[in-house]
Amino acid sequence: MDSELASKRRRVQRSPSPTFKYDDEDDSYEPYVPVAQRRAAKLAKLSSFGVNSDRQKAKKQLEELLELEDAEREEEKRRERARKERTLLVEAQEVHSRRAVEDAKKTEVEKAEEADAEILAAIASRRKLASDMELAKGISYLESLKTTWNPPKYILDQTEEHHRQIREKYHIIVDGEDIPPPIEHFADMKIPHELVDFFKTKRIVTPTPIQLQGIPTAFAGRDMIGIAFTGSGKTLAFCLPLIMLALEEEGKLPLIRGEGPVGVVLCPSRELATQTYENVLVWTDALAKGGRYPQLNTLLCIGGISMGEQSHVMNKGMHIVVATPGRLIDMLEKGRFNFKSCKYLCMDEADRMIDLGFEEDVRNIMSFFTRQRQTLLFSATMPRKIQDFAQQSLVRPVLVNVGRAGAANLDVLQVVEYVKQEAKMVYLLECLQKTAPPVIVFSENKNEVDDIQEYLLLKGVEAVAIHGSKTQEERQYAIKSFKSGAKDVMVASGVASKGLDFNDIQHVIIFSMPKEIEDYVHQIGRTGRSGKTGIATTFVNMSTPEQTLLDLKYLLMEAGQKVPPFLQSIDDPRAVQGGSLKGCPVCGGLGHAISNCPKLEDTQRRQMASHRAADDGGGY
Ligand SMILES: Nc1ncnc2c1ncn2[C@@H]1O[C@H](COP(=O)(O)OP(=O)(O)OP(=O)(O)O)[C@@H](O)[C@H]1O
Repeated sequence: MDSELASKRRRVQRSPSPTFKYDDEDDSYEPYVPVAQRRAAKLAKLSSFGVNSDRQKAKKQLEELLELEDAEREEEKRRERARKERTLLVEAQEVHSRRAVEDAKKTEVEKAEEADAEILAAIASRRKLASDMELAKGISYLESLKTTWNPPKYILDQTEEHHRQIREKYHIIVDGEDIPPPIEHFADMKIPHELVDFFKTKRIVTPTPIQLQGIPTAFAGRDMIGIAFTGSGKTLAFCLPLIMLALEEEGKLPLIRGEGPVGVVLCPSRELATQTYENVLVWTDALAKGGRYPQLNTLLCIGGISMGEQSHVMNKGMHIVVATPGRLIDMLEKGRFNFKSCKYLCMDEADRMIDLGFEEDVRNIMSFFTRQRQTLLFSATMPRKIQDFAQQSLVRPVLVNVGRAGAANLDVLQVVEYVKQEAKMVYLLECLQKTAPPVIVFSENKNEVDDIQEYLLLKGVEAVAIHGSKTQEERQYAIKSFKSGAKDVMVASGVASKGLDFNDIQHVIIFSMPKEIEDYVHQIGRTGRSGKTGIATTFVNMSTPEQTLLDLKYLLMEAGQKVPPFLQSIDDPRAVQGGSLKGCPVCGGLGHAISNCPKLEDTQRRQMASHRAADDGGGY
């Protein structure tokens, strides 16, 4: 027991005496007597018992002393803690009130812009568009693919200023390093005359702006993003370079069974893939007809058709594949063909391919490439978010942009009418009188598409219908009979609109306005193609979201179209606050900021739906 006491004493003596700082801000301060001082007092008291005092008494006194010291130390610690906590609390309150003052200084617009930037940063963190193998191995190419093509010498000799003037003349905006020169005539592009002559028979005489800059860019082997109005000839701009590449490969060493393809074109819907395939067939046939060039083989690879019917193509060397993602992945996984000699990947309606559910499919497809490829992305709409994302995924990309991405085709006369829900069907009949056929009627809802067709048939109008729940035969029948002119009206769900090129559509009637303005741009774009003019009539009413109406209002203003009074009266909250009216980087809509973007909201829902439809061959 004695030795225990001794050690306790040693402990007590070794303890440093607490230093005390007076805190004059602390109202709860109580005068404090330092431990050393108290201990001295205690010891003085203890010593008054005398040396002969009872040992037990002394021991008790000493224990009391030690207890007292312990309690004092605890109290000191508590005070220290309280002091620190108070300081943190005060600091937090100060920061908070500083922020409140700063926030109060910010306008609503600045706050909204900050919120938008945060959302944009969050979605910008998506994975690069490259195959998993490339990502895993950290493979990234620094140089574009080399090709043997060169512009004619007289064009090479022209100054950069001259090229700039040509671009300016055609409203072409470019971005990138060492951009190939624009070429204003097909004859100067070093295309076989068989093709140039054939184009003439189809009234394709001079290249459109996207073609005159896009074709030389693709011929030079450059990755590119091509953005141009609906109906401006993008299909030719990305198919012609692939045809020339295939021709060159075939010329070097003819492909035999099991070899190829040299390049692939990906489309988001079966109908668009079929249309592109038919174009490629016509152009490659025209090329071979002259007898100077070999016949190139093209495969259509989409869901809903029997691939067996094309065994004659697959039994030969295959040059070009036009595909929807689901069926293409299926064929590659089954080893029906491979991408060992594939050098060219083009995505049509690329923003849809990347944005709305096919992103993983695209990565999967890329993983089948075993060598560097040339990658091209084309669309009429390409919001900044997709452009940025695509640009970081391509090799020294060239951006070729004709007009604002997402702007409406100026050859379409846009009419917007306020029509009550219950009056729409009757008014539709009236609208059909405005022009001669063919007319396309769009609705966002499959049931409504069926209802409209039924109503029109009842009224004696020759109408066909197309939407995602129709069988492949029904879809093909609808397109064929409408294209051939056997049917006057095609009623379609919105998704059927992308990229389809029907002859001379006179009038597009949008029965229900799509929430996303990009869809509207694609839908009205079925008319006013290849330099012809057309009309688009759109029904809106109370059920159309105000934000969609604002997007529409700005789009009409941008295109110099008449803005009806009910649209004019809608105020933009951003304009009222004096904020910037930049387009939404997610959907390109001009009437809202990213935080109110309807597309952002819908993306997840659509992605899930498209995953469910993945084995549907990538159709809509
Ligand atoms: N240089 C040209 N001169 C005249 N017509 C052309 C030219 N190039 C293509 N065309 C025609 O223009 C029409 C529209 O072309 P295409 O379908 O390629 O447009 P697009 O830009 O892909 O449209 P969308 O964005 O709607 O898919 C086609 O019928 C095509 O034959």
